Amino acid sequence: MPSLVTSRNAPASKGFSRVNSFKREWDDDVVPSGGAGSRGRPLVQHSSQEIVEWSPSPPRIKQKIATAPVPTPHNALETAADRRRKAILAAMNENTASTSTSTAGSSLHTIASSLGSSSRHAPLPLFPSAQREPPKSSFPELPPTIALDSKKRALPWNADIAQVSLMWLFCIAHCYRSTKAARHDSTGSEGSSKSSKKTGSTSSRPTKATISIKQKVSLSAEQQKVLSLVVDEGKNVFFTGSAGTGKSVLLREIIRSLQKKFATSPDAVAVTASTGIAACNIGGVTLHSFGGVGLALDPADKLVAKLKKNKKGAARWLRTKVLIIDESKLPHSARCLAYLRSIHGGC
Ligand SMILES: Nc1ncnc2c1ncn2[C@@H]1O[C@H](COP(=O)(O)OP(=O)(O)OP(=O)(O)O)[C@@H](O)[C@H]1O
Repeated sequence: MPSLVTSRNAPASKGFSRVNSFKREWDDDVVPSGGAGSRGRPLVQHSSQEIVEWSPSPPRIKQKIATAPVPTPHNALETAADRRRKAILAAMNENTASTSTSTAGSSLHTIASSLGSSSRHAPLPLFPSAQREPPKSSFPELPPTIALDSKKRALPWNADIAQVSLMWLFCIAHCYRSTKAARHDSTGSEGSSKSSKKTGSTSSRPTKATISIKQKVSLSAEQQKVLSLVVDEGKNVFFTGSAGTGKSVLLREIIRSLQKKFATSPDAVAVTASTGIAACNIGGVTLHSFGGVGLALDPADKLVAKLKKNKKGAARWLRTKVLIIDESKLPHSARCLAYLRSIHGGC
């Protein structure tokens, strides 16, 4: 129960000061709401207090928010969904009316009627039957999809056969041109190196490196003596040594010097080895391959008789002035020398 007690007439013994203050008492079931008032109840009148009547506030009534009237000619209870649908249809109607103004009105009216029949309310006509032009709407205009259709990208599956063929021809020509350019680049680099070799330019680094390695070889006195015995004096020489003493280096120098000496007859120097790997190391062939008599296990006279039947092998033996055998074993070398003497004596 609200009651407003002022302190003007209240005695000091009741606990009120002389300041303009007031005491307000509330019941449990009454909700204070400031100046708006509360549900009214009879005010309690105290004998020594001034009673001020408290008028209850009027009951709250739920009021509907006043909305702007929608300019619908036939249905005043149009909802937001209906208005949205109507705006969309109006925009569609505007776009189609630009292309076919004669048939757009009737078709859209049919669409609007069908859409309106599915709504909760009565069917919404797009526009009055007497008015064939669609109403102007504030809905933003849709992009001109029909106009963009003419500017659509021509896809290969939509193009005709001639266009597709031209496109494939262009692709093939492009690939061929790229491959040819890459091949020209690779051969061009080789050609430039070849031309640089011919002109002797400084860009041919491999040639310079090879020459520099060859120029570093300087034979020792022993190597020079063996080289002189073989090349200058034409002696049959058997030289050996431990690993890494320079046998292969000396042999390559002997071959080079002999090839220079017998430059007019390239088959005069036969470079062979007992094994294939050793033959590859000095750029020659195996001794058995050079002999032309198989494994050469028979005596020398039988091998000579066998060689006479092999005219190609016999001619190779007769053209040979110097026979070089690398990695040779002494028994093989001795038998080979005997065989060589037999060949030269028999032929
Ligand atoms: N006269 C030389 N001038 C420069 N380097 C040399 C000379 N003689 C030998 N060498 C170097 O010594 C090393 C061994 O030489 P090489 O391979 O000829 O020895 P080798 O006797 O043939 O060895 P292996 O019996 O194992 O084949 C090589 O690196 C070689 O370049």
